[in-house]
Amino acid sequence: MARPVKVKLIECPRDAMQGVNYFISTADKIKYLNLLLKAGFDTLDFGSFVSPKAIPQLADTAEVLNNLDIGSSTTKLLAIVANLRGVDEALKHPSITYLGYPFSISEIFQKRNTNSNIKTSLSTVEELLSKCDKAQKTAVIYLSMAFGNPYGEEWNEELVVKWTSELVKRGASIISLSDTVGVSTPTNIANLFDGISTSFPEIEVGVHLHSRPENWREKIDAAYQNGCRRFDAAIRGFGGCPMASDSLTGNIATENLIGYLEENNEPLGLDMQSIEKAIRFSFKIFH
Ligand SMILES: CC(C)(COP(=O)([O-])OP(=O)([O-])OC[C@H]1O[C@@H](n2cnc3c(N)ncnc32)[C@H](O)[C@@H]1OP(=O)([O-])[O-])[C@@H](O)C(=O)NCCC(=O)NCCSC(=O)C[C@@](C)(O)CC(=O)[O-]
Repeated sequence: MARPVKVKLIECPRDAMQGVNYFISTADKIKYLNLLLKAGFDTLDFGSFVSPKAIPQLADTAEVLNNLDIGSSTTKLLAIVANLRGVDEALKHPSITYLGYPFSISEIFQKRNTNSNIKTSLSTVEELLSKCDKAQKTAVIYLSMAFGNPYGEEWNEELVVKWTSELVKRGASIISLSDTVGVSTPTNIANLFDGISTSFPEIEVGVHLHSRPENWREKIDAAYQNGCRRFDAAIRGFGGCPMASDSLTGNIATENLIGYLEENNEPLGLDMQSIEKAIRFSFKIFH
């Protein structure tokens, strides 16, 4: 899997919805996702097959999926899984192309997020890769806490390179460097993106950044100027991982990212009318 030449936009309503503390009705999720499926994103990170006790908001992922208008969409579907049971659940759905797994370089976050440690999580990744291979699916490994550690554990760029190398050795072909709680800086984004994509040219590297609204641009710019062409984002910047901390730091807002990429003359092939409809509908579900 080489570096993408064309920009890939990964829209993440799953991330946007997972921490919302009231239940978004299944019907509204379906309507929202169907609007996003018309927009022309490369991938829709639409839901997760995880414990409903951990993430009650997404307990209806299978039902939502069964009601999506995927027939005419060119967008590929990605579901997050956090254990092998979730992998098996996701693999039951032929319409899912990507299974995303949060592999953390922080022991504390791995435990909080998946109730396992890094060693066990690495075995889960091995099984995930093998199961995806057999089912002709692709795993996307999120390298959580890639840009810093909010719990005071060791963090440095060598650690990120070390864990990336372990994942690549096991066959990971897409790795998304994730700033789970929004602590990245333009400097460490630039250094890490450049370092990882240069050291592992055989894989596709993306960024899944969280950011306060005031500094999204410098972070995206640092990734883009260092060759990043795979970006995760969410409409109006909603989101964050409720397993990481009590206060959520949102995603990069899709509409800001689109504006930035258009300024850089990137052909995105998006249907802006559908995106505007999705933005309007988002006011109904995020309040
Ligand atoms: C991984 C577990 C399940 C381990 O949690 P556990 O407690 O060790 O699991 P367990 O096997 O002991 O089971 C506990 C309960 O969960 C159920 N269960 C167990 N597995 C499943 C499953 N697959 N589907 C449905 N139900 C499941 C199981 O049946 C049982 O139910 P009970 O008997 O108590 O009623 C849990 O920790 C979990 O679900 N974590 C959620 C992780 C998650 O969704 N996090 C947010 C997404 S990742 C993210 O946001 C980061 C990312 C991707 O954006 C990148 C970044 O920013 O870093």
